[in-house]
Amino acid sequence: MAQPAIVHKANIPKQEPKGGISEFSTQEIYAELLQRFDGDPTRDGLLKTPERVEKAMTFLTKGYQEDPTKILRGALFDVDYDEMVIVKDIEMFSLCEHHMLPFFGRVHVAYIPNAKVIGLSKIPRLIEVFARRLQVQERMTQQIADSIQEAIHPQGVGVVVEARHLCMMMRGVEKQNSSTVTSAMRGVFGKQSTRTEFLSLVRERGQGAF
Ligand SMILES: Nc1nc2c(ncn2[C@@H]2O[C@H](COP(=O)(O)OP(=O)(O)OP(=O)(O)O)[C@@H](O)[C@H]2O)c(=O)[nH]1
Ligand SMILES: [Zn+2]
Repeated sequence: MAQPAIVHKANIPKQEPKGGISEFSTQEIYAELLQRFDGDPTRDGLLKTPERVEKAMTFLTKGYQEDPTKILRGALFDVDYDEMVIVKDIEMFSLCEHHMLPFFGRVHVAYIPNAKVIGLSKIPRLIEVFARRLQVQERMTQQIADSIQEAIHPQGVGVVVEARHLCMMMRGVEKQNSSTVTSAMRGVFGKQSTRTEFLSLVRERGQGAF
């Protein structure tokens, strides 16, 4: 039986990568995958799917093109404040690098300034830079903490990520209720009292002005 043209064209495993990039377009590769997993990439619902997936994957991995230092350096302010600043419950969506399935949850970031504060919106933007890549939760947590530490040399930084991994929910071990918590503590956040203050402020819910 004749193979669809795309299968001949995008026989991916046999291609020698040229500078790391195969000669096939991203859409050709996705069409090949649709052929393999669905069997009929020409049916109505799948016709534009390679194009849609390319757009989606370009968005979901856009963090590789972004420079965390540039984002933070753009909004640093000299402010005489040396208490803890916490931006918490920042939603995060990423892709696990093992299965390319989403993991998602919340990030809490705290730091104690050392003459400079960061524009608040830049903290969620920084998280986007590292979340929009193929990731493991532990590395992403550390990257967020380290980039703040390097950019403003605060007295310390703490980052906690709480996430659920679809690779553990919709396949594999199929556990629906577990979540993974990771943390990175730098500078004074290594001290028990600072860490405890951060974690207890993160745990406070539904209090204060809102
Ligand atoms: N530490 C860590 N592990 C992750 C993360 N995301 C996915 N994983 C794990 O990566 C591991 C990959 O294990 P493998 O045995 O190679 O893959 P697998 O056969 O698909 O494993 P199962 O998921 O157990 O079916 C799994 O245990 C996943 O749960 C993450 O962010 N951090
Ligand atoms: Zn996974």
